Amino acid sequence: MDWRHNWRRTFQAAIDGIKYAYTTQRNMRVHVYASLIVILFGILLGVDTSEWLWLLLCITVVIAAELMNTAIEAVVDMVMPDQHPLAKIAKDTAAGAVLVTAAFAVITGAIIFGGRFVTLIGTL
Ligand SMILES: Nc1ncnc2c1ncn2[C@@H]1O[C@H](COP(=O)(O)OP(=O)(O)OP(=O)(O)O)[C@@H](O)[C@H]1O
Repeated sequence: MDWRHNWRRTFQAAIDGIKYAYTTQRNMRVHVYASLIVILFGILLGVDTSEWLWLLLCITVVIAAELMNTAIEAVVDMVMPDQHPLAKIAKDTAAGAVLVTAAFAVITGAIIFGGRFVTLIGTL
């Protein structure tokens, strides 16, 4: 098997994982739609280069955390289909990681867009 075939398989597996998370996880879809709205506002309100970097960092971190959360949920469901306190800890902690990244994204968004929204509302 040459390296190109190997690389394509690895890439396809990653795309399959992202598709799985998007189609099965409501929160993943919420993150994707929220990201698209942020990008739209970024374009409309003319954010600068360093602000774009912060927004893209937030989007990446939240979506990556949701993907890891989905992976942890799948592993927990595979090894522990019954109720178990450690299964609860694993799922709740993974969900906590997503919450922390989402809070970071909301605060960053408020810092970047807050002043612009106030100015915009003031001009109406
Ligand atoms: N095997 C288990 N043992 C103990 N508690 C569990 C177990 N599976 C789930 N739970 C508890 O139920 C909650 C919801 O679990 P579920 O599998 O529905 O995942 P979820 O976090 O709701 O993810 P989703 O975004 O897919 O709805 C978990 O956060 C956890 O507190």
